[in-house]
Amino acid sequence: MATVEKPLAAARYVPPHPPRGEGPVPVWRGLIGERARTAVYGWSERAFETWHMERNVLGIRVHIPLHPDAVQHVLLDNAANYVKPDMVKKILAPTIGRGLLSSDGADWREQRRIVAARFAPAAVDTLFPAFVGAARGTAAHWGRGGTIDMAEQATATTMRVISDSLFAGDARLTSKAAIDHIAAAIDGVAEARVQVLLGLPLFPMTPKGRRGRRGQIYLRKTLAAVVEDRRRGGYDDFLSRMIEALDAQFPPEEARALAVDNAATFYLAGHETTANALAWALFLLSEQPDLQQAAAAEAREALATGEGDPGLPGRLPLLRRILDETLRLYPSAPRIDRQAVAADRLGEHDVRPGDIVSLWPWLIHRHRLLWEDPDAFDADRWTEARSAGRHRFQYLPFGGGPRVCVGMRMAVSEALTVLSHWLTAWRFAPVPGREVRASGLVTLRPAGGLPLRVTPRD
Ligand code: HEM
Repeated sequence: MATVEKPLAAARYVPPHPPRGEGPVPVWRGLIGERARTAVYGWSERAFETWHMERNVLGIRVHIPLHPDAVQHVLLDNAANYVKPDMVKKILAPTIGRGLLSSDGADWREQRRIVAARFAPAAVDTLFPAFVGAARGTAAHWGRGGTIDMAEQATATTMRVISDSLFAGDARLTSKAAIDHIAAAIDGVAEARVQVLLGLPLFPMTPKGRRGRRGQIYLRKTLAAVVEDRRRGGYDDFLSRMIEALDAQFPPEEARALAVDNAATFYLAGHETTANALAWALFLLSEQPDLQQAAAAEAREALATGEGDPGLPGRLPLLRRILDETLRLYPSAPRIDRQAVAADRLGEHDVRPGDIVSLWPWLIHRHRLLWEDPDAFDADRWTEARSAGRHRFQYLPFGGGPRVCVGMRMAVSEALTVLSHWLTAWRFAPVPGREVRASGLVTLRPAGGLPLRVTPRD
């Protein structure tokens, strides 16, 4: 159902961002300290107003194009020339192997074809009850409210959704152990990244690295067991159908490995990113009570019109603008890397075979020449009138081109459904004196969780 857009006159709010120096940051700063742990830390002012940067990272040439035309060239126009970098594959291999996210060429195409139907609009609509069930299930534990870590709650919710919608509600994927091991595996990436950059073997050296390795092993073992159960029969879920399709398409050994790789890929890519989007949206709303009130009123009306109707997200235009703006300011994936296969040109810049091309939603989404008042939260920049004339590739929370996030529709629908249920019944306020910072290398999370004061709405 089409809903009339009502722009909201809101006070200007600028969420805090990492400090920005004047000049370029030395490359070594990416190997130790906060910048090695947090992708969005340590950028200079210049990075938000130039069109192209180039670095030499330990002998590897890295291009950082910031002009949307160049982004479009890499992700769409000449996408075949830009593959997932060997380095990224090496870092991700122990966790997600060569599944959809980390493969290229014919292997990628075949896997994408196999899963695409599950994420078409009509198929995503069938997941709606899973979104509602998870949103309600999580909130059922909030009692009379209090200070609650909403990053943790968001993760528990999206994990439940992914388990219910793709893995027949397998309880092994939503256990406390699973949550802890995944968090450790993600944290361990920082150490693996430095080792791969230095050409060292992947060997956990610090307690964090060791916890990360244990997390990866737990994850792979659990998913291998989940896959084996499907092979024995008696299931009819996304995973069992994917296993059948892989068996029909790939040699037996490869099909076996790809089944676990993709189970891990969908389990991780399908919940962590959405959980971060939910957490950042709640943070931004907690800081803007009037906007939160307006979103809650919209949600209440939309739910009253048809709570069990998968058309619900379409009746939440304000919340949709809030989500779009959340993903602009806090893109769950702050960087998207590619490696050039053959020589090419990006605008005036030569690209050599093997060069890395790093696309940075974090920088492009806050670029001064692309956005008005880029660091400020402004949901109304997403009204139709103000979106007119905007370049398609200046906003890429879900990537773009043939490798655009396959779960995009699901993520948006899920996030809007969960937020509308929570906002209708609860009010979220900041914990006084607590600063919220972004952290993370692969995905952008609130550092140390997101405790908020949660109280029932009357
Ligand atoms: C707010 C939530 C989400 C965000 C911000 C997000 C972001 C992204 C981005 C930026 C990419 C492109 C990476 C690249 O080009 O290198 C991507 C790819 C992918 N996403 Fe998502 N994602 C989200 C939710 C989901 C969900 C719910 C699923 C599945 C259930 C999913 C599964 C995948 C997969 C499998 C790929 C790889 C696609 C391919 O290479 O063909 N994502 N996602």
